[in-house]
Amino acid sequence: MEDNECREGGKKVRLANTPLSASQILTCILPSGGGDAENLQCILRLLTSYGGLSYAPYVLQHHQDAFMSAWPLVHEAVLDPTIEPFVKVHGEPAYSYYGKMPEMNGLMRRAMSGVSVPFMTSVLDSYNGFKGVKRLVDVGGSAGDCLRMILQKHHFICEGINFDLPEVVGEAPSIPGVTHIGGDMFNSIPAANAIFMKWVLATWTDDECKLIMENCYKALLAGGKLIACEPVLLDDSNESQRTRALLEGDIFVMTIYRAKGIASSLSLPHNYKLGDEDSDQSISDEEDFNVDLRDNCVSLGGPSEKEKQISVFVEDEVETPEFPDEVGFIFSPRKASTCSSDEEAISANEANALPEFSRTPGIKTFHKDGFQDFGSARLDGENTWSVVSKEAKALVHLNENALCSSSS
Ligand SMILES: C[S@@+](CC[C@H](N)C(=O)[O-])C[C@H]1O[C@@H](n2cnc3c(N)ncnc32)[C@H](O)[C@@H]1O
Repeated sequence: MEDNECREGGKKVRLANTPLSASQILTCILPSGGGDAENLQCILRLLTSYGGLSYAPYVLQHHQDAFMSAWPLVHEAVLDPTIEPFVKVHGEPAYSYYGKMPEMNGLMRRAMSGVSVPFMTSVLDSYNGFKGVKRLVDVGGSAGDCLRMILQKHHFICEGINFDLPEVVGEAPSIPGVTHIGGDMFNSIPAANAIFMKWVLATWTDDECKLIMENCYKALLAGGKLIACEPVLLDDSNESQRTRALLEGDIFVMTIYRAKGIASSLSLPHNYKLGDEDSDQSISDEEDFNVDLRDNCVSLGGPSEKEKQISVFVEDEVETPEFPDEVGFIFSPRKASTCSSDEEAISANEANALPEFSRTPGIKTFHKDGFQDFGSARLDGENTWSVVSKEAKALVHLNENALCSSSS
């Protein structure tokens, strides 16, 4: 008799609320016998590898009919790259397709929670770049799990805004300290003194990434900071599981979304390499920073914003452990590394200048014009931008599974 069984009137009875072994589960699924308990055990082990969370929604999400039907057209991405295989099959891009199907959207949210929570646990263990942030927006934040974890760890962040498509935040759970705002990052983004963005840029083309980042720049208050957390293929990519996971993710994105590939560390800004602690390069006003994302990964503003000072340098006040394989990058202004001075915090007046919905808990539809006005008011030349190699090192303590999921 097994530990979770007892005898009742001579009959073997299973005790309630006790763990079942794989073979016991198998006898429930296949009462007439058969099946392979060892293989079932493998699946269960994977599904439980995220603690209380489940990896299952992620697996299910990637194997939905809508995705599977795009795979036979993967070669089309080579023959005609103007339309991604998903659109060729379904006639519209993946996110608008999800938007019409509440169950797909729900699955996407659960899939993201399942993979992002363990990922963020690693990030928050070592990354200190949220120091001094008062108002933080997570662009493309899905159900808000990343923001919830950031706020739970950093109590100095007064307000978190989870910004995603209206149909996504419309079903997101309520989270203390977090306001869900629905909108379109291609129109505008709620104002904040830091923007967090994870696994968003990787699914868009270079031109689209430029638009998103321009809107981030407009939304940032003086001294603002953008923390972008995206997969990056290192120069010395090899045959490791990590590299393969990244390359597979790349094909997934190519088939389902529209990006033209994950960034490689070669495409980071001038003279900048992940982990290069000696890099301390400033790009002055005269230098052309409005470059192709593929060449440089950063393109901020159009010609009218050229007068702004844009800097690339190494931040030296961030304590970070050493990680051999970096796969993330961050754009960050040095000024915002601490938020102790009054002008770096959001003043009462600035808070009042924000559209009303950003201060009201609950779900609001994003009003493009209000934010555009506010955002452009902040284009005062005070923002400086940098790429922070030490922060990047800290950000990217990723486990292999998290990497696999980076392109969902
Ligand atoms: C790969 S998911 C990443 C989710 C979350 N950042 C994470 O890491 O768990 C990309 C997110 O971007 C959102 N998104 C897509 N298009 C958007 C748009 N135009 N404006 C705002 N969010 C968008 C999606 O709804 C989705 O939640």
